Amino acid sequence: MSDSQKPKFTIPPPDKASKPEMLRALEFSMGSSFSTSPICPPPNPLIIVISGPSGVGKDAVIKKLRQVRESLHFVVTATSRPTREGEVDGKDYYFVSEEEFLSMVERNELLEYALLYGDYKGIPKRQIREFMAKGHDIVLRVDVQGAETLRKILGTSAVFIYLVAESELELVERLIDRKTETSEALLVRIATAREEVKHVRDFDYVVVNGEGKLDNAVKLVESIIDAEKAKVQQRRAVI
Ligand SMILES: Nc1ncnc2c1ncn2[C@@H]1O[C@H](COP(=O)(O)OP(=O)(O)OP(=O)(O)O)[C@@H](O)[C@H]1O
Repeated sequence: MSDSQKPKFTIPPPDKASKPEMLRALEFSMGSSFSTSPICPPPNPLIIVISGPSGVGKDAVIKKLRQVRESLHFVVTATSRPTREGEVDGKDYYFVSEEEFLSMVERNELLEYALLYGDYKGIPKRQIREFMAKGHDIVLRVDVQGAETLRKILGTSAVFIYLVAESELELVERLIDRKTETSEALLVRIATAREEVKHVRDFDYVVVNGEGKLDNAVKLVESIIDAEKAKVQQRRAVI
């Protein structure tokens, strides 16, 4: 049967037909039924690296982000440093002895590790694999040195966010107020922060954590995550 011989099927005017009738008529005209499958596949699990100088507010931002984004998995870092007041083992960090830490390194269980201010800190790989397999986005909290190592390992497969204070003075005041460092340790942290700010170019995003404006910083981090999830060319991290 040629096209001209095919029975003509007219689509009723929308105000004259019910929605099911309209759908049936449109499907008939298109030659196939309308698919209910999602037009875009679900976004890949994302690895978000949050970094910045000591005292800028990485923990504070992450604590807040944890409250507003329950679907994120915040990797618990292993550390050989002593527990600070109020910190909980397995929640804030995995507090391990130096010997235990070094045996984790030997067993290749850490994605990245570093000796920082006399203490070891490292990221356990297993946690990342487990949660990514379940479709969770992963948040890693690392110092600037750690972020640089992660960039070498993960390249552009992860998103790197650099937190900054509004000014150097503000950062120093925050460190003084925290009262967790000796005067010597304070000096080391401040000198390191001065060097580290030069590395901001190696990151994908910079977020200002201004004094008293923690909520703004958290909102911006959330927006970055949302935008990354909407990217056409998705990052694909493999650990
Ligand atoms: N936007 C903000 N305004 C005021 N104070 C803040 C803000 N963000 C964080 N702080 C405070 O600054 C201090 C340092 O923050 P935090 O411990 O989160 O820094 P950090 O980057 O995790 O430091 P470190 O790398 O040394 O662990 C804390 O006392 C925290 O409560």
